[in-house]
Amino acid sequence: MAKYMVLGNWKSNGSREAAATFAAAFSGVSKAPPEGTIYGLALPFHLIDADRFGKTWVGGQNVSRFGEGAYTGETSAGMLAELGCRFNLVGHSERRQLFGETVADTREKIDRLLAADILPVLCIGETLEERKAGRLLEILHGQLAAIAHLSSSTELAIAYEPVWAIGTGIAAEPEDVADAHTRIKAHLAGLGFTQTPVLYGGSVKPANAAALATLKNVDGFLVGGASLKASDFDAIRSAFVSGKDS
Ligand SMILES: O=C[C@H](O)COP(=O)(O)O
Repeated sequence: MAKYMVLGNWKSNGSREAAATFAAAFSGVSKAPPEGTIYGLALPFHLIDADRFGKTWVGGQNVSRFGEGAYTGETSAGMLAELGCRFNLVGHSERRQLFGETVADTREKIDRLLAADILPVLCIGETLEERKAGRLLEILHGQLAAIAHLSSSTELAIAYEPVWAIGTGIAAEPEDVADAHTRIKAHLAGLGFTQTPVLYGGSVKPANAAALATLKNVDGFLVGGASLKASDFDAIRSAFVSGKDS
């Protein structure tokens, strides 16, 4: 089971040329990560190519809650597996907010991914309004209900992404991240998941990666904008590994 994960999420960005440039520049491509650590990129569908990024895992950003069949426009978990996806995001706040993805949807998608031997990365997080209203735990626990039916030995990861920190350039304060991760880990332990990595996402960049990496319950990052530039993602990856070593 992976202990640490540093993942990029290119969202709906990137071209074949950009992917080739990134792969050539990213020093982690051919370098094996430390044992127990995974580097990965969640790519737009047309760039998913397991061979392009060497030891860096490729993953998808969404998956159909259906199998194969008459589901126009959908990509099944089996298809993602065939492309070489090793992990896949589920329940990103953009999918919840823009595409109406529900907890029931995320549960079904996680089941599909597991059946296809793809590691699900369940994204959870509260909006600023929810946080201000004191609903942090209610929201996080509600979103985590998507894994409550699984055996505690199931391999998966959680990405805590406070919606208000995504794409703003301003990450959550380390004390808020530490507090949320501690609460998430406690809830996961109550569900039997004691080994599940909990990643932080939301404006992670080279300048703040080291400070966030030293937080005890931060087991990695899900990096959006800064993962599009190889040198930034490389710096974040390196800061994370150094932070955990220190
Ligand atoms: O999936 C990644 C998150 O949405 C974070 O994005 P960001 O690093 O651009 O804030």
